[in-house]
This record gives sequence, C-alpha cells and structure tokens, in this order.
Amino acid sequence: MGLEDDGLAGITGDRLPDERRIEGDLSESIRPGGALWALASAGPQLRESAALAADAGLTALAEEGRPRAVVVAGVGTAARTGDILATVAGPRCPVPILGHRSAGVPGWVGAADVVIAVSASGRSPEALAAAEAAARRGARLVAIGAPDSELQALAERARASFVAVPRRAPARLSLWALTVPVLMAARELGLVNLVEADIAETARRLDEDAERCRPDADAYVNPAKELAMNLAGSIPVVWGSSPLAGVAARRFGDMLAANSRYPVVSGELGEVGRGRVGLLDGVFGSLAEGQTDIFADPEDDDQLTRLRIVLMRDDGLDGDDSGPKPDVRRADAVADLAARRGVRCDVLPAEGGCSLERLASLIAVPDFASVYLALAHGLDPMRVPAVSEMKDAMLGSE
Ligand SMILES: O=P(O)(O)OC[C@H]1O[C@@H](O)[C@@H](O)[C@@H](O)[C@@H]1O
Repeated sequence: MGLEDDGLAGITGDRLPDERRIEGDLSESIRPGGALWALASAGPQLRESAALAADAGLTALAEEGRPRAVVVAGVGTAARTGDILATVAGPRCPVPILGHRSAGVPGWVGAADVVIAVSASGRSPEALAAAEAAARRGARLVAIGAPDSELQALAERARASFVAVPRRAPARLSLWALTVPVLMAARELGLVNLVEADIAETARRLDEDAERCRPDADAYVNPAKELAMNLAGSIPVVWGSSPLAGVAARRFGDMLAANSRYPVVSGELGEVGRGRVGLLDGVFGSLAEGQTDIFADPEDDDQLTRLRIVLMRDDGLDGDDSGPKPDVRRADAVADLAARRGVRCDVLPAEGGCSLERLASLIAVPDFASVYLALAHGLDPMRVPAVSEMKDAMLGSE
C-alpha cells in the first residue's frame, strides 16, 4: 500500500485535542472489535488464557528440570511479555530470562535452554524463526499465538507445546491473553511463584479498572479520560520507580505511540536519573514553563509544547524481601525536581498484593488513556497506517 494522494496516507485526525470527542458517542470503539471493547476485555482475556494454558500440556516442560536459561522471542507486544516475565520472576530468579526481539535465537541457545516463542498473529517472522531455531538446536520449545497459524504448525512439527490464544484484537490490545501463558510456562519451570489467587485477583482488578474507565463515565470520575486530557498536547515522559513500574512505563510508551501517535520518553527512574532527567531543564521543560505567556489564550495554537511527567510509583510490597527494597526517595526526588520547575506531573501508584496485580494496576488505566487521547484527536486507535505500511514494506523486501 503506498501513500495516498492527499499525502497523509488516509489519516484523519485533528492536531488539537477536543474533550467533547470523548464525552460524546463512542459506539465505534465500544462495539465488539473496537479498541475500548478490547481493553474492557482484559480481565476475561486473562481468565480465558489461564484456562487455555492449563489445558495445553505445559507440565511436560518440567520433566527435564530447571533450564539453563529462558529466551522469550517475539516482537512488539509479544516481546513485552518477556519483560513482564522477567519482572514477575524478580531479581532472585535463579535462571536468566532474556527477551529476544530479532529473528532466530542467540548463538548460545542449546538443549539446556527453554525458548518461548510468542506471536499474536502466529506469523511474525521473528517468532517463527526463533521457534524453528529452537527446535533445530534441541531446546525445549513453547509456542504461544493464534490457533491454526504457521506458529502452531511449526510447534506441532517440533512436538512442542502450543497455547492457542484466540485472536480477537490487534496484538497490543491482547497483552494479557499473551502474557498469562508465558507466566504459566515459567511457573511449570519453577521460575515464578504465581498462585491461582494471584491470577484471580489480577483479573478482578482489570475488571474494576475497566469499569472505572468505561466510556460513559466522564472525566471527573474516569481516571483514564483525566489522564488523557492531562497529556493532551504535551510530550509525555513516563518514568517508573522500580523495574516493575519501568515495564509499565514502557508499555504506556508503546500504547501512546501506536494508539495516540504521541512521541514518548519512557524508562526506569534508576537509569533516568543519570541523564534523561536533564529533560526537565530543557526547551520543553523549565524553559517552556518559564516562558509561558500568561495572557495568551490557552486554546491558542502557538502555545509552547511542554513535557508532562507520568510517574509510575511502585513502593514495593510490605514484608516482601525477595529483592532489593524499592528506592522510594528517587520517586520523591523527581516529583520535587519537576514541581520546582513548574513541570506538571501525574503520579500513578502501584496497588495490589502480588507483582502481576501491581503491574496490572499500572497498565490498565494508561491503556485506556492512550485510546481516549487518540479519540480526543479524532484518530482511529485501531488503524495505524504507518505500522501496516511498514509491514507491507518489509514483506516486499523478504
Ligand atoms: O504478535 P505478532 O502478531 O507477532 O505481532 C508483533 C507486532 O507486530 C507489529 O508490527 C505490531 O503490529 C505490534 O503491535 C505487534 O505486537
């Protein structure tokens, strides 16, 4: 597909956000298959996927004992599931967990290792090549993706476990359906401590957040609409205060880029503090705040673009000694630095009794916010021409 004559590749949308667009008729996004519908299904996705994984014969994985390493192979959202596994397994995990985002597997992978190949469509060349390479090298293989896909055929040929995850929405809106089988495979290997109650509580939290973020709840009571409008027109800077919150921050970056088409800076505070926090002193930070014309019309097109910090704050679980204590001072310090420069900051605290639920508490509302922000600009969050054109371009070159 080439660029259309209007030079915008068929993109419609408005540079200026308008809150009225998210308070009006959202039937297109709520209908089955729509973006808000897909996000509202996060809890059911998680439960369904847990049941599918339980029936997929993953117990066979454990027969050969603990692996030397686990490689989670895939791209985009599929790759995020590897980051989630690493954070849920935690810093004391005895086995390295590596996300692999390019075709094939690293050169050292062999019979002592486990490869988890993930692809929502079941046809990303990266995941397929990883599954093939894993089988060739005699590594234990688990494949996760769409039923009746190339990935399933490959897993069957390799006599590997396959978890068939129904494809009801684009990959990025199927995060929970893809993540749970990855976690359950790692549980079989003794690498994560995830009990049924953790899965049930996480699903319940996703249900509750979907209810709070529902389209007919207006911005006063809807945290996702509020967050979307806070970010509207800004350059969002999303920082997580712990490795877990860092994964949620990067996920928000993925969603803001694909759904809302906003440029985002995201990362983990431990690293950010060594360089990126310098953004606060720059053109879009304190210089923009200090040079605001207080008499200018706030609706004015020429208003300066500003940073807006989203601080994902994870203070850890009380009594959890499974890793280093989260450094809460860092979160306080960055909030303070921002406040002193007039840079606005939204703080999202992690809640919940296990790491999966805490992660969900940092992902659910921002996921919805990314869709509301797209809709406020009149953008279709489901249709991302640049992504489709990239895929087409790459298919043409292979
Ligand atoms: O999970 P699969 O189907 O392999 O797709 C992997 C990735 O492909 C990209 O082009 C995007 O569409 C992402 O949203 C998606 O996560």
